[in-house]
Amino acid sequence: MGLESKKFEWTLPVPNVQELSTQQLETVPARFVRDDVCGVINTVPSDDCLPVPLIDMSKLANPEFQELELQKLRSACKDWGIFQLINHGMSDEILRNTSKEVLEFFQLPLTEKNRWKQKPGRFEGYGQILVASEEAKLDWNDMLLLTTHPIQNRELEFWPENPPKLREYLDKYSEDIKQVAINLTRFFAMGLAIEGQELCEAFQEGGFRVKMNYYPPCPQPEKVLGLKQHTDSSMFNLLLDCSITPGLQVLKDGHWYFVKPIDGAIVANLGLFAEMVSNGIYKAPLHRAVVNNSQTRISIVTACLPNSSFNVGPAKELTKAGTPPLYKTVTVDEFFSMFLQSKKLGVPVIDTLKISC
Ligand SMILES: O=C(O)CCC(=O)C(=O)O
Ligand SMILES: [Fe+2]
Repeated sequence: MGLESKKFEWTLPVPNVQELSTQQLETVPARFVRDDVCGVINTVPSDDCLPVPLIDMSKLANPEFQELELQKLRSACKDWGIFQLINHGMSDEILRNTSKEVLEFFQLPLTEKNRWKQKPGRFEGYGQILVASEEAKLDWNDMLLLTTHPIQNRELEFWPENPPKLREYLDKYSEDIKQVAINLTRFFAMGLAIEGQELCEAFQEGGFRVKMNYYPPCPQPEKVLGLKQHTDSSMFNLLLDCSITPGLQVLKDGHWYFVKPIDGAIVANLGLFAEMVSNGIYKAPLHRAVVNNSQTRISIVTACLPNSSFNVGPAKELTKAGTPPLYKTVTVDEFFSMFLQSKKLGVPVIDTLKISC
């Protein structure tokens, strides 16, 4: 079933951020102001940033270079939990046109975009991230969220028909990104020396959700977050950054590092399922999005999940030889029930899945 088909009785309405940003405000409304943006954790200036590792998928697939590239993949997963994928097999044409169609959608008047607005208590459509209370701080972000796979789970009432080619491009984009996810899963398993076949098969019928994030300019960017810090509830999230201005940041060794957009690359970050399967060898990294006062930023993020009845937990090869499992094994559906429960209680879902030794 997955998160998308669950109902949220406790969602509250949130202002449209793109509209707010056109109001020439000098200060942002209090619900957006956070006191933890800079906090004790420093942000490494974008120009001084260590580059996030670059992984070449064509080398992973080529016997001549595979071992070396697998080593790079292992280090990237261990040291960062996030990396940029190049030569991933998706055409520039699809990436460029999908970005263009998504931008055109967000540029439509609000009344037009609202034809595909989220419905009360529903997860998909155009709107904002779910909030559970009036006190909750808001993100400087609007989004369009759609389930793309399994195809029979698509809720087409939320798929915009304007611009006219958006549906067609989202359909192609999501087919191709699914293939990238399956290939990446295969190499991820190879890198950990675990059986990959079952895992890859679980992605053939897997759940894929695409979230198109729109971050308009903000009059007080240092006081807000485009997206608050979080880990992803997926195996991987695959992100296409449609802008040249960096906005995505990842937490590493106590510092926030920018992930600078590279033309044609896809940013892959490990989600909590990857942490569980690897028995904690890899960690799902905390990441967030920051905004600026002059440029709009758009990202297209695909959450990649195995099928809903698949058992997610430490791989058996990694729990042999006296190494106990550090996480429970649960189905994808059970994970999301626990996720909703833990969200209500305000605890990280991963804490409820850890086995204390
Ligand atoms: O837009 C970004 O840079 C971050 C998006 C993200 O982390 C998410 O949608 O889960
Ligand atoms: Fe994320």
